[in-house]
Amino acid sequence: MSKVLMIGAGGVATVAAFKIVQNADVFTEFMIASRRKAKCDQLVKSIHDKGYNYDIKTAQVDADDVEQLKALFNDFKPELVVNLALPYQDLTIMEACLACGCNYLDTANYEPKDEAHFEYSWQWAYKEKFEQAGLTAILGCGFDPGVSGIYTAYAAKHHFDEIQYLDIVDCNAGNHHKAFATNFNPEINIREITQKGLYYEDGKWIETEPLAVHKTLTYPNIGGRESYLMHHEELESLVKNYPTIKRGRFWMTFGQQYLTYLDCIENLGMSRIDEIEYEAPLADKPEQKVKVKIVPLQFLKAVLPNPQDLGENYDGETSIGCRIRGLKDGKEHTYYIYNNCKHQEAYNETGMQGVSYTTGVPAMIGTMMFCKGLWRKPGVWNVEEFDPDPFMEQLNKQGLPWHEVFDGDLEL
Ligand SMILES: NC(=O)c1ccc[n+]([C@@H]2O[C@H](COP(=O)([O-])OP(=O)(O)OC[C@H]3O[C@@H](n4cnc5c(N)ncnc54)[C@H](O)[C@@H]3O)[C@@H](O)[C@H]2O)c1
Ligand SMILES: N[C@@H](CCCCN[C@@H](CCC(=O)O)C(=O)O)C(=O)O
Repeated sequence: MSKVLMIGAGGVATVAAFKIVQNADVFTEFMIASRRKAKCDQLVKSIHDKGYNYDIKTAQVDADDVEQLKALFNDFKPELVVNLALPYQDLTIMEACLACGCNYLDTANYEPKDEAHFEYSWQWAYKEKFEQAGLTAILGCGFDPGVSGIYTAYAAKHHFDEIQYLDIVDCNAGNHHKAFATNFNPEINIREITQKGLYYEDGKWIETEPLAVHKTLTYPNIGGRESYLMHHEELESLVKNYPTIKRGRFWMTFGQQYLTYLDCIENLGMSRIDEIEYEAPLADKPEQKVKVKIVPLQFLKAVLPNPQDLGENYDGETSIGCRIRGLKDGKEHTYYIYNNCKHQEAYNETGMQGVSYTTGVPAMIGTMMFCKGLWRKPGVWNVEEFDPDPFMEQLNKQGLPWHEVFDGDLEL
């Protein structure tokens, strides 16, 4: 049996749904539930319009509400719940999974709505409860986190006795031809990027000012791009699971235009996540004003382009990988493993751009790993704690092929 319930119907969920129906031999029953059922139905229609004749159920659920989730889980009885909603919903969905005997998978770690801060402690705290219930929870199964951890596990298994230096490098060299847009949920993305930087060195976490540390790195088929040191969640689990790591860092590229807009957004107060009072006209009596509370960043999301609509005119590609230095048989070696993904190819296949594609495909592969019984063990786990080999094999088959460079210059 492989009965899967996916929560969310956004960009990442759209790609994962396409990939699930392309692997219909593995997934026997599939339901998509989100805050608005109409959005789920629209997604199913887009899948049927592409010629996939697969029966998909849909439902409405508010994933902030554990009771609503429990009612849905008890009704559909999924074996695995795939959380592709927002990081705010991780804990409510995990709670409902425990209450209803469902396994769990997500792509981003929990974040409280009122604090732009992400860390695994909230979800790791569920380890014992999942163990006792005999249920598996797979955390962070997108690209980064996700494939970045699986690449590291693969390197540790096949190429190193000791990983000492790990740099995760994430480049989006695509152009969507908009003045400013984010590639996934703008609220989550802007919260992430405007945080202080953080990296790990010699057993300590070192904080930097936001985007203050940067250097030019060369990406395959792309060339040199300015890359900024950021905090990214997978570093937290990777340095714990690979204690030989002396230094772990994460780099993401940004163009100057993007940074100029980001600076304006922050200076105008539009990245604020606290509530402000606003006098708004009543919908049916515009001459009358009513005081409402709004969160500026949520308002900004409403006026920015929807990341799901960027695909059509998007050109260029992403390049995400791990640059590793360490020891094998007493000798120092370097290793670079990466994937390049073209936005247009992602769009032609799924209607979504490359950033949604690079996240949705690994989410489906993790779902497949669970359903095939290859990644199952009671508890709460990060992806690098499972066997990377069957996942790596699927990356090559499912549209995200990987490439390796041995003993090259890592530039880091
Ligand atoms: N690991 C990675 O590489 C990576 C990269 C990009 C995005 N992500 C994560 O993927 C997830 C989805 O991103 P996206 O770009 O598709 O976002 P999106 O905003 O396009 O989609 C989110 C979906 O969740 C639904 N949703 C939100 N709140 C809900 C609630 N309370 N109840 C039910 N449904 C709710 C929305 O209606 C929407 O359909 C996010 O958690 C994001 O952080 C991970
Ligand atoms: N995998 C990433 C996806 C975000 C890519 C962000 N880069 C920016 C750069 C935009 C630009 O420089 O024009 C983007 O929005 O693509 C993640 O985990 O967060």
